[in-house]
Amino acid sequence: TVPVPGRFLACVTRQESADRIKSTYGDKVEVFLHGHLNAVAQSDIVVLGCKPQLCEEILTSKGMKETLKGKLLISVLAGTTIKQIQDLVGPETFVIRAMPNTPCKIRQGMTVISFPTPPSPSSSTVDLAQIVPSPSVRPAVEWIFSQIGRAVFLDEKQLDACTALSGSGPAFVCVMLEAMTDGGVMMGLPFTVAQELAAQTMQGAARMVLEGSHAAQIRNSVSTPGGCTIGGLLVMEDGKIRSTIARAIQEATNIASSLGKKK
Ligand SMILES: NC(=O)C1=CN([C@@H]2O[C@H](COP(=O)(O)OP(=O)(O)OC[C@H]3O[C@@H](n4cnc5c(N)ncnc54)[C@H](OP(=O)(O)O)[C@@H]3O)[C@@H](O)[C@H]2O)C=CC1
Ligand SMILES: O=C(O)[C@@H]1CCC=N1
Repeated sequence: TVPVPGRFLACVTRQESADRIKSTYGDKVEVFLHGHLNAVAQSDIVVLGCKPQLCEEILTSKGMKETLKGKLLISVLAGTTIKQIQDLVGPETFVIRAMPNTPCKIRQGMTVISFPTPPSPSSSTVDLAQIVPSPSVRPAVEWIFSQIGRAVFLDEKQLDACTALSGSGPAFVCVMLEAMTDGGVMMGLPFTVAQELAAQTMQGAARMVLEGSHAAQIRNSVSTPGGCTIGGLLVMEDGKIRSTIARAIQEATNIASSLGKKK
């Protein structure tokens, strides 16, 4: 059986955030203003969700290292490695990373989860018992992130690329969605109609891919010979849309890889 969370505590610093959480989740979530230690002490699983540059300040705050001992710490911070966090909290806290994205808000998220690479059995420097989690950790983590969308496990070295692709991805997709909406408005559609058509078309095509179709196959099947689609596609190719979007992922990956180093 998978141990699933039954109690949820949120710790923030601003009253407006506390109010927002309360109005969203009511009494399902207990909100702590500034009370990190109190919230962490009452938790078995701690999700760290501050900006990367606040990581060290929070994890080295008075009493935090001791309070985190024996707990599972899930960091969603971009670009901040498990090792960086482990060095701050010590070996008695089990640290993993997760890279979710904003569609998690409507349980349609994409989360990539990374566990620490266990040291080689020959290494004498660490106590393996302190690194290897109890057997229930992985299923519990998979359960948590499967409640808010899809979840996959990947090696940490791929997490910067995942941060760029699925973490930042909703922003990139929305640029495309806005552009398609603009095209509809330019051709006389009311904004709300154009936006709905663009969003549902994007969702539908994406769902076809998730159900097994290949994107190129869909593109070809829509492109009627001598029809309108191929005309639009060639204008997109003239605008280097493929390389532009791919380079955006490349740039975001490069930036993600440096976020953990910013103070
Ligand atoms: N935005 C996204 O789509 C994604 C973000 N991430 C990662 O999530 C993290 C947060 O990003 P984002 O949500 O955009 O940033 P925000 O600034 O919106 O959220 C940061 C949160 O951390 C809280 N916080 C800051 N300092 C403290 C503290 N000392 N104690 C307790 N809580 C604190 C803030 O509380 P308060 O509001 O009260 O100030 C706020 O709720 C980043 O590391 C980012 O890389 C990962 C995936 C996707
Ligand atoms: O832009 C950022 O740094 C964060 C991480 C992924 C999405 N937002």
